Order: sequence, then structure tokens, then C-alpha cells
Amino acid sequence: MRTVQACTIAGSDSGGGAGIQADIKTFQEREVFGTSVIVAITAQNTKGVNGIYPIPMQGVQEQLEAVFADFDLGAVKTGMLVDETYMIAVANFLKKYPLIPLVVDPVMIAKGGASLMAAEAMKEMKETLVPLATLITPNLPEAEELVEHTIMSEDDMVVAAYEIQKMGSCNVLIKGGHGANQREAKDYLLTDDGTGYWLAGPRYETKHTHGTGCTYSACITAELAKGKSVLEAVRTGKAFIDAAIKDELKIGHGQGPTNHWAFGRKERANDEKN
Ligand SMILES: Nc1ncnc2c1ncn2[C@@H]1O[C@H](COP(=O)(O)OP(=O)(O)O)[C@@H](O)[C@H]1O
Ligand SMILES: Cc1ncc(COP(=O)(O)OP(=O)(O)O)c(N)n1
Repeated sequence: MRTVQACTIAGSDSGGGAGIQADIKTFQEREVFGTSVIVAITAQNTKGVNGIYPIPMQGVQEQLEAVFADFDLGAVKTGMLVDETYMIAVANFLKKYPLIPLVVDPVMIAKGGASLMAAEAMKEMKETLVPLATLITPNLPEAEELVEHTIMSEDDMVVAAYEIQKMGSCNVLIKGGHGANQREAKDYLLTDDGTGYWLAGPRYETKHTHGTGCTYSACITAELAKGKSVLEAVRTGKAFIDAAIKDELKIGHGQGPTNHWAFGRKERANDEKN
């Protein structure tokens, strides 16, 4: 049987809950062979980001070349890209692979408030990376930065999704984790044919949400790599992140990571029952 392969182009989180580490753990859980291009190393744990160390550009280019020259990638995702120089370099490289589905997670700020992307990089994000994306997955503050106005309601999320789609991303998923809805965690997906879908789950009372965005987009990438449609991939991603938040791991002393095993364990338990 063919082994499905995917790549994440992102930053390393020494705390293991977000970034490259979350992506590879998620790929593994979805039975996808994970490869990586590390753009920056962060000294990070559940309490915050203590340092950011970008990898020299040549190192990033060589990783890109090494991975793409050898692996049969079913899908690729981007995460923390640091600044406009990395954004442009990654976009220029990915332009050569228009047939590989690309998920862009426009990582800007960590939950603790640390900036993971230079403000000046927003212009390049919109002009170079967004038009290449099969799917872009901003959270609410990231979507507000992209559309340059506030998003206060569900109607605003729908309008913003159309605005982001006009920037060139075929499909847009606006995540509602930062929203005011205290009962539900509700995301909005606008697909390339103009159809909108709400994906809602219960909102859990937990501080263990470090890396939710990375994990969600990595699961979607893994499913796209298997040839699933964007809607199927996002539905699986939502179920994966719901289980990962619900079944929290009591790890670290701050905003802890999600449970990457939870969804697979639930699936295997159901298989055993049937
Ligand atoms: N407390 C929570 N309970 C349940 N789901 C949540 C919670 N917080 C976030 N989510 C969900 O996790 C996913 C990632 O959301 P979000 O927090 O908005 O992204 P990010 O991690 O990029 O900031 C979304 O599906 C969102 O609805
Ligand atoms: C190295 C690195 N990349 C991305 C993030 C942000 O991840 P995200 O999934 O948005 O989760 P939070 O940090 O918001 O909890 C990160 N922290 N580090």
C-alpha cells in the first residue's frame, strides 16, 4: 500500500504542543508520513515564548529542496514563517508545485501574546502566499488582520471569508475559538464553489488549548494528502481537534497542549465495538 506523505513548513516549538512538533504528531496519528522544513526555532513552553531563532535562509532553501526533490508529497502546510523574507522565499518555492494542495495557517501571534510574524509581513502574506493556498485557516484575530476590520458576529465571519477568498485562496476556514460564543466553538468554511458551512462543537472550559490551530490545520493537511475533499478534510480536522481539546493532557504549568492521541483512540475503540 502506498504511504501517504506530507510536509510542514513552520517553526519548532520546544514545548511540543504547537508548530512542527504538533504537525508531525498529528500527521503520525492520521497515518501520514511527515516531513518538515523548519523556518525558526522557538524556545517555548506552556508558559510562553522565550526566544525566536530564525534558521539562516540557505538552510531553509536547502530543506525545501531536499524534501521536495525526494518525497511524493500529497499535501503541504505552512505555519510560522517569521517575516517577509521567508514568506517570499517559501511562496516562490511553492509556486513550482501548483498541483500539491497547500494549507496556509497564517500564524501571527501565540496564545500567550508573543508575536510569531513581523507586522510588515502581512502585505507579502496577502500578495504572495494567500493566492497559492488551497485553504487558508485564520483564527479571528488573524482574519481581522487580513481583512483590516473587526469581526464581531457570525455574519461578519461570513463577510470576512468572502473577502479573504477574493484575495486568492480557493477555500477559507475562519476558526471561531477566540469568539464570544461561550457555548460553542464555531468555525466557518467557505468552499471554492461559494458554499458556506458552519462547523460547531461544544466549547470546553479548559486552559489546554496551546497549538489548537497548528493541530487542526495539520489534520486537514493529512486528509487532503490522502485525496479527501476540502469539506471532508475540515470535518475530520474539527472532530480531531474537538477530541484533542476535550480529552486534555495535564502537562506543563501554563496553557497546556492538546491531546493528539484522543481522536485515534476514540476511533479504535469504536472499531473494536463494531
Ligand atoms: N475551548 C475550546 N473548546 C472547544 N473547541 C475550541 C476551544 N478553543 C478553540 N476551539 C476550536 O479549536 C480550533 C482552533 O481554534 P482557534 O483557537 O480559533 O485557533 P488558533 O489556535 O489558531 O488560535 C477551532 O476549531 C476552534 O473552534
Ligand atoms: C512554533 C510555533 N508555531 C505556531 C504557534 C502558534 O500555534 P497555534 O496553533 O496558533 O496555537 P497557540 O500558540 O495560539 O496556542 C506557536 N505557538 N509556535
